[in-house]
Amino acid sequence: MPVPLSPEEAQQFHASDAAPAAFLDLLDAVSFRSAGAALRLGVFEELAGGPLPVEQLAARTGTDPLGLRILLDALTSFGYLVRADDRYANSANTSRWLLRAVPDSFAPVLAFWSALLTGWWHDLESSIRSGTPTGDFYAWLERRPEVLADFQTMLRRLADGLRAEIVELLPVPADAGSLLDVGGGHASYPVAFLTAHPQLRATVVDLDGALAQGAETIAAAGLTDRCTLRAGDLFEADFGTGHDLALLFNIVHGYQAAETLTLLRRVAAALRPGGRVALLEPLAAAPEQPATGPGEAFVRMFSLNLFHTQGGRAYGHDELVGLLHEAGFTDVRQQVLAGSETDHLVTARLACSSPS
Ligand SMILES: C[S@@+](CC[C@H](N)C(=O)[O-])C[C@H]1O[C@@H](n2cnc3c(N)ncnc32)[C@H](O)[C@@H]1O
Repeated sequence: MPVPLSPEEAQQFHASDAAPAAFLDLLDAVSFRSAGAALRLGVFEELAGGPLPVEQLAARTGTDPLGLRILLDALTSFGYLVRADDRYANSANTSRWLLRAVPDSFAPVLAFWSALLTGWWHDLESSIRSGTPTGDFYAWLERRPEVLADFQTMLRRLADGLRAEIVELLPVPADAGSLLDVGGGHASYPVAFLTAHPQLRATVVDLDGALAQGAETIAAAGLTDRCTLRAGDLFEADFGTGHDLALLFNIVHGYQAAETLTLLRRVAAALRPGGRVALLEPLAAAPEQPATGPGEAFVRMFSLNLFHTQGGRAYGHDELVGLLHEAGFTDVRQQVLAGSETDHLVTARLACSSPS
């Protein structure tokens, strides 16, 4: 948690530059790292039932009592815990956001980013020097089932929160019969579209592991007979043809422009003339409601992470429009979603005759 500052301290660090603000970064980095350790050790979950003395908590979490006490004292100073009479308890903010059973728990998000920043960002300089990512993000995830589960939970929750608005914003003509979801793994979006439009069928393309979760989502919604799951690489898999609408949600930011153009052309080839593509992306620059404050900082951090771990980045609006035009799309529109500070929906129509 950000280290709490008195008005005098804020004046020193931020307003007058009398003290190095980087010292606060150092403390916040340790706070973030300590919270990730507490999550993985089960500290917050064990304290969900009420305050505990350190010896009891150490026995329950299988940790060294002295090491745990030092960690708990650090977490107390950062605001994750409170301490009274030698017992430690979750702070109100920790109880509200970091317990796994809370419906909109932040725990999967914190756990995912903690694993990524502590496990991979150690060599950030290498990708900045070389211009290439220092690993394969999805292979890295596959080797870490717990991190992969947190990643998928985070994505599915985001999708569950945005899908009603997106279905509302993307009208589907009454005669439209086919939806393509490119990299739609968890299948939350196709389920929303198929539920809203009973005439529609869907094809979801993704890697095998991601589709396992999608198959469960689709079966739970009773939509198995209207949805085809196609396992394969997005640059090689058969997308089919004649689709009315293609979703490309949170995909192109994993790639640089040349690969994005290839993907957009593959999508164009899979659509009927006049069909539409919809992209969901955090944009680095956008004419309508650009992100500010923490939203802006998140997009910049996200873009850096994409470059380092996938070789991608957050696109600017104009660049994306240029790539869509190059791939044969017209009538590009962009809007930020009411349900998100940073996610933009960008839609475009396939020109009836594509460029050669
Ligand atoms: C960031 S997630 C987005 C998921 C979903 N579209 C959404 O917006 O919530 C990217 C998805 O693309 C899939 N993916 C990434 N690279 C892929 C590749 N080369 N071939 C197939 N699927 C890929 C991942 O498995 C993952 O499900």
